[in-house]
Amino acid sequence: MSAIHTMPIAEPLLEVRGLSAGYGKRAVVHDVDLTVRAGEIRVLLGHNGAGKTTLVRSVFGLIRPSSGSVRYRGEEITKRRCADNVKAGIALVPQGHGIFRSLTVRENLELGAYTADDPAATKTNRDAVMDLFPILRERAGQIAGTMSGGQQQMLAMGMALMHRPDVMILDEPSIGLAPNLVQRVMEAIAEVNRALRMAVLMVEQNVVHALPIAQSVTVLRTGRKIYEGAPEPLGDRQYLMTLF
Ligand SMILES: Nc1ncnc2c1ncn2[C@@H]1O[C@H](COP(=O)(O)OP(=O)(O)OP(=O)(O)O)[C@@H](O)[C@H]1O
Repeated sequence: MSAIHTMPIAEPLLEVRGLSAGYGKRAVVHDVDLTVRAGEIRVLLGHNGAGKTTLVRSVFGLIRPSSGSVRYRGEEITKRRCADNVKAGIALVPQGHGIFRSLTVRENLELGAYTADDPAATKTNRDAVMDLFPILRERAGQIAGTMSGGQQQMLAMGMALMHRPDVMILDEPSIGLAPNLVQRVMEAIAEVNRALRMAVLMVEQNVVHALPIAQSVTVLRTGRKIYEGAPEPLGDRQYLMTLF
Protein backbone atom coordinates (compact mmCIF):
# COMPACT_ATOMS: atom_id res chain seq x y z
CA MET A 1 0.00 0.00 0.00
CA SER A 2 1.50 3.34 -0.96
CA ALA A 3 1.49 6.16 1.53
CA ILE A 4 0.37 9.61 0.50
CA HIS A 5 2.89 12.23 1.55
CA THR A 6 1.62 15.75 1.91
CA MET A 7 3.43 18.79 3.24
CA PRO A 8 2.09 19.69 6.67
CA ILE A 9 0.24 22.99 6.53
CA ALA A 10 1.47 25.31 9.28
CA GLU A 11 -1.09 26.70 11.70
CA PRO A 12 -2.49 30.14 10.92
CA LEU A 13 -1.05 32.85 13.17
CA LEU A 14 -2.79 35.92 11.79
CA GLU A 15 -6.21 35.60 10.16
CA VAL A 16 -7.72 38.68 8.59
CA ARG A 17 -11.30 38.29 7.42
CA GLY A 18 -13.38 40.76 5.44
CA LEU A 19 -11.33 43.71 6.62
CA SER A 20 -12.30 47.17 5.43
CA ALA A 21 -10.62 50.37 6.59
CA GLY A 22 -10.10 53.96 5.56
CA TYR A 23 -9.78 57.54 6.69
CA GLY A 24 -12.91 59.41 7.71
CA LYS A 25 -15.54 58.68 5.10
CA ARG A 26 -12.97 57.49 2.57
CA ALA A 27 -12.77 53.69 2.30
CA VAL A 28 -9.28 52.56 1.28
CA VAL A 29 -9.20 48.81 2.00
CA HIS A 30 -12.21 46.74 0.93
CA ASP A 31 -13.21 43.36 2.35
CA VAL A 32 -9.72 41.79 2.41
CA ASP A 33 -8.98 38.25 3.62
CA LEU A 34 -5.38 37.36 4.41
CA THR A 35 -3.71 34.63 6.45
CA VAL A 36 -0.15 34.48 7.74
CA ARG A 37 0.91 31.00 8.79
CA ALA A 38 3.54 30.12 11.39
CA GLY A 39 7.04 30.43 9.99
CA GLU A 40 6.11 31.71 6.51
CA ILE A 41 7.09 34.86 4.63
CA ARG A 42 3.99 36.40 3.03
CA VAL A 43 4.61 39.37 0.78
CA LEU A 44 1.89 41.97 0.27
CA LEU A 45 2.38 43.61 -3.12
CA GLY A 46 0.62 46.49 -4.84
CA HIS A 47 1.14 49.88 -6.40
CA ASN A 48 1.55 53.16 -4.53
CA GLY A 49 -1.70 53.94 -2.78
CA ALA A 50 -3.13 50.41 -3.13
CA GLY A 51 -3.84 50.35 0.60
CA LYS A 52 -1.03 48.06 1.80
CA THR A 53 0.09 50.30 4.66
CA THR A 54 -3.51 50.95 5.70
CA LEU A 55 -4.14 47.20 5.79
CA VAL A 56 -1.12 46.30 7.93
CA ARG A 57 -1.65 49.25 10.26
CA SER A 58 -5.23 48.06 10.75
CA VAL A 59 -4.01 44.53 11.51
CA PHE A 60 -1.53 45.88 14.08
CA GLY A 61 -4.10 48.09 15.78
CA LEU A 62 -2.91 51.53 14.65
CA ILE A 63 -6.01 52.11 12.51
CA ARG A 64 -9.48 51.04 13.57
CA PRO A 65 -11.07 48.92 10.80
CA SER A 66 -14.59 49.88 9.73
CA SER A 67 -15.53 46.20 9.44
CA GLY A 68 -14.06 42.72 9.44
CA SER A 69 -11.94 40.87 11.95
CA VAL A 70 -8.36 40.05 12.86
CA ARG A 71 -7.50 36.93 14.84
CA TYR A 72 -4.10 36.05 16.28
CA ARG A 73 -3.55 32.43 17.30
CA GLY A 74 -7.32 32.00 17.08
CA GLU A 75 -8.02 34.89 19.44
CA GLU A 76 -10.02 37.92 18.32
CA ILE A 77 -7.71 40.97 18.39
CA THR A 78 -9.62 43.42 16.17
CA LYS A 79 -9.44 46.86 17.79
CA ARG A 80 -7.01 45.68 20.46
CA ARG A 81 -4.33 48.22 21.47
CA CYS A 82 -1.03 47.83 19.64
CA ALA A 83 0.95 47.68 22.89
CA ASP A 84 -1.05 44.54 23.75
CA ASN A 85 -0.37 43.15 20.29
CA VAL A 86 3.36 43.70 20.81
CA LYS A 87 3.22 41.86 24.13
CA ALA A 88 1.32 39.00 22.47
CA GLY A 89 4.06 38.53 19.86
CA ILE A 90 3.25 40.80 16.91
CA ALA A 91 5.84 43.35 15.82
CA LEU A 92 5.58 46.16 13.28
CA VAL A 93 8.57 47.74 11.58
CA PRO A 94 7.06 50.90 10.10
CA GLN A 95 7.91 52.52 6.79
CA GLY A 96 10.93 54.81 7.24
CA HIS A 97 12.36 52.53 9.95
CA GLY A 98 10.92 54.17 13.09
CA ILE A 99 14.27 54.33 14.82
CA PHE A 100 15.44 57.08 17.18
CA ARG A 101 18.03 58.74 14.99
CA SER A 102 19.76 60.76 17.72
CA LEU A 103 20.24 57.80 20.07
CA THR A 104 22.88 55.08 19.85
CA VAL A 105 22.25 51.66 18.37
CA ARG A 106 22.34 50.11 21.86
CA GLU A 107 19.85 52.64 23.23
CA ASN A 108 17.52 52.00 20.30
CA LEU A 109 17.59 48.25 20.95
CA GLU A 110 16.84 48.82 24.63
CA LEU A 111 13.92 51.07 23.70
CA GLY A 112 12.69 48.26 21.44
CA ALA A 113 12.06 46.31 24.64
CA TYR A 114 10.18 49.16 26.29
CA THR A 115 7.16 47.09 27.31
CA ALA A 116 9.35 44.38 28.91
CA ASP A 117 10.30 44.90 32.54
CA ASP A 118 12.99 42.26 32.86
CA PRO A 119 16.51 43.76 32.45
CA ALA A 120 18.17 40.30 32.32
CA ALA A 121 15.87 39.17 29.50
CA THR A 122 16.46 42.47 27.71
CA LYS A 123 20.21 41.88 27.81
CA THR A 124 19.84 38.27 26.59
CA ASN A 125 17.58 39.40 23.76
CA ARG A 126 19.95 42.23 22.86
CA ASP A 127 22.83 39.75 22.64
CA ALA A 128 20.71 37.44 20.47
CA VAL A 129 19.78 40.32 18.14
CA MET A 130 23.47 41.33 17.91
CA ASP A 131 24.37 37.71 17.06
CA LEU A 132 21.84 37.87 14.24
CA PHE A 133 23.00 41.29 13.03
CA PRO A 134 26.74 41.56 13.90
CA ILE A 135 26.83 45.07 12.42
CA LEU A 136 24.66 46.22 15.36
CA ARG A 137 27.28 44.92 17.81
CA GLU A 138 30.08 46.62 15.86
CA ARG A 139 28.12 49.88 15.83
CA ALA A 140 26.56 49.58 19.31
CA GLY A 141 27.82 52.99 20.44
CA GLN A 142 27.17 54.81 17.13
CA ILE A 143 24.41 57.39 16.75
CA ALA A 144 21.78 55.54 14.72
CA GLY A 145 21.04 58.41 12.31
CA THR A 146 24.65 58.38 11.10
CA MET A 147 24.44 54.79 9.81
CA SER A 148 23.58 53.83 6.22
CA GLY A 149 19.94 53.27 5.22
CA GLY A 150 20.47 49.50 5.11
CA GLN A 151 22.03 49.47 8.58
CA GLN A 152 19.16 51.59 9.91
CA GLN A 153 16.72 49.03 8.49
CA MET A 154 18.63 46.23 10.28
CA LEU A 155 18.38 48.26 13.50
CA ALA A 156 14.64 48.75 13.00
CA MET A 157 14.26 44.98 12.63
CA GLY A 158 16.53 44.43 15.61
CA MET A 159 14.30 46.70 17.73
CA ALA A 160 11.24 44.71 16.67
CA LEU A 161 13.01 41.44 17.50
CA MET A 162 13.76 42.55 21.08
CA HIS A 163 10.35 41.19 22.00
CA ARG A 164 10.97 37.84 20.30
CA PRO A 165 7.83 38.17 18.19
CA ASP A 166 6.18 35.25 16.42
CA VAL A 167 5.22 37.44 13.52
CA MET A 168 6.98 40.54 12.22
CA ILE A 169 5.15 42.96 9.95
CA LEU A 170 7.54 44.97 7.76
CA ASP A 171 6.25 47.99 5.86
CA GLU A 172 8.36 48.50 2.72
CA PRO A 173 11.80 47.71 4.14
CA SER A 174 13.38 48.48 0.73
CA ILE A 175 12.15 52.05 0.55
CA GLY A 176 14.91 54.57 -0.15
CA LEU A 177 17.66 51.94 -0.32
CA ALA A 178 20.17 51.42 -3.13
CA PRO A 179 19.60 48.09 -4.99
CA ASN A 180 22.60 46.34 -3.39
CA LEU A 181 21.34 47.29 0.08
CA VAL A 182 17.82 46.08 -0.80
CA GLN A 183 19.34 42.70 -1.63
CA ARG A 184 21.16 42.64 1.71
CA VAL A 185 18.06 43.61 3.67
CA MET A 186 16.01 40.89 1.94
CA GLU A 187 18.69 38.32 2.79
CA ALA A 188 18.59 39.50 6.41
CA ILE A 189 14.79 39.07 6.50
CA ALA A 190 15.08 35.56 5.06
CA GLU A 191 17.80 34.75 7.60
CA VAL A 192 15.73 36.01 10.54
CA ASN A 193 12.76 33.97 9.28
CA ARG A 194 14.94 30.85 9.04
CA ALA A 195 16.91 31.26 12.25
CA LEU A 196 14.00 32.20 14.50
CA ARG A 197 11.25 30.35 12.57
CA MET A 198 9.41 33.63 12.74
CA ALA A 199 6.56 34.49 10.38
CA VAL A 200 6.89 37.65 8.29
CA LEU A 201 4.24 39.78 6.62
CA MET A 202 6.14 42.13 4.33
CA VAL A 203 4.66 45.03 2.38
CA GLU A 204 6.71 45.65 -0.76
CA GLN A 205 6.63 47.31 -4.15
CA ASN A 206 9.99 45.91 -5.13
CA VAL A 207 8.76 42.74 -6.83
CA VAL A 208 12.18 41.71 -8.14
CA HIS A 209 13.77 41.63 -4.70
CA ALA A 210 10.76 40.54 -2.67
CA LEU A 211 9.55 37.52 -4.66
CA PRO A 212 12.68 35.38 -4.18
CA ILE A 213 12.18 35.31 -0.40
CA ALA A 214 8.36 35.02 -0.50
CA GLN A 215 6.60 31.77 0.29
CA SER A 216 3.16 33.22 -0.38
CA VAL A 217 1.91 36.43 -1.93
CA THR A 218 -1.13 38.68 -1.71
CA VAL A 219 -1.60 41.45 -4.28
CA LEU A 220 -3.82 44.47 -3.62
CA ARG A 221 -5.19 46.83 -6.26
CA THR A 222 -7.15 49.89 -5.16
CA GLY A 223 -7.76 48.29 -1.79
CA ARG A 224 -9.03 44.93 -3.06
CA LYS A 225 -7.27 41.60 -3.10
CA ILE A 226 -6.67 40.53 -6.69
CA TYR A 227 -4.15 37.72 -6.20
CA GLU A 228 -3.47 35.21 -3.49
CA GLY A 229 -1.10 32.29 -3.88
CA ALA A 230 2.42 31.14 -4.58
CA PRO A 231 5.12 33.58 -5.76
CA GLU A 232 6.10 31.55 -8.86
CA PRO A 233 3.29 32.65 -11.24
CA LEU A 234 4.24 36.28 -10.58
CA GLY A 235 7.72 35.60 -11.94
CA ASP A 236 6.05 35.71 -15.37
CA ARG A 237 6.34 39.38 -16.21
CA GLN A 238 3.41 39.39 -18.61
CA TYR A 239 1.12 37.82 -16.04
CA LEU A 240 2.36 40.28 -13.42
CA MET A 241 1.55 43.20 -15.76
CA THR A 242 -2.05 41.98 -16.02
CA LEU A 243 -2.32 42.24 -12.23
CA PHE A 244 -0.74 45.67 -11.80
N1 LIG B 1 -3.46 59.37 7.15
C1 LIG B 1 -4.17 59.37 6.01
N2 LIG B 1 -5.24 60.18 5.85
C2 LIG B 1 -5.95 60.18 4.70
N3 LIG B 1 -5.68 59.39 3.64
C3 LIG B 1 -4.63 58.56 3.73
C4 LIG B 1 -3.81 58.50 4.93
N4 LIG B 1 -2.84 57.58 4.74
C5 LIG B 1 -3.04 57.08 3.50
N5 LIG B 1 -4.10 57.67 2.90
C6 LIG B 1 -4.61 57.38 1.56
O1 LIG B 1 -5.04 56.03 1.52
C7 LIG B 1 -4.68 55.44 0.26
C8 LIG B 1 -3.87 54.17 0.53
O2 LIG B 1 -2.66 54.55 1.13
P1 LIG B 1 -1.64 53.46 1.73
O3 LIG B 1 -0.49 54.22 2.31
O4 LIG B 1 -2.36 52.51 2.57
O5 LIG B 1 -1.19 52.72 0.39
P2 LIG B 1 0.11 51.87 0.10
O6 LIG B 1 -0.32 50.78 -0.81
O7 LIG B 1 0.78 51.50 1.36
O8 LIG B 1 0.97 52.92 -0.70
P3 LIG B 1 2.54 53.27 -0.56
O9 LIG B 1 3.24 52.14 -1.22
O10 LIG B 1 2.65 54.56 -1.32
O11 LIG B 1 2.85 53.42 0.90
C9 LIG B 1 -3.92 56.48 -0.53
O12 LIG B 1 -4.80 57.08 -1.45
C10 LIG B 1 -3.51 57.50 0.53
O13 LIG B 1 -3.46 58.78 -0.01
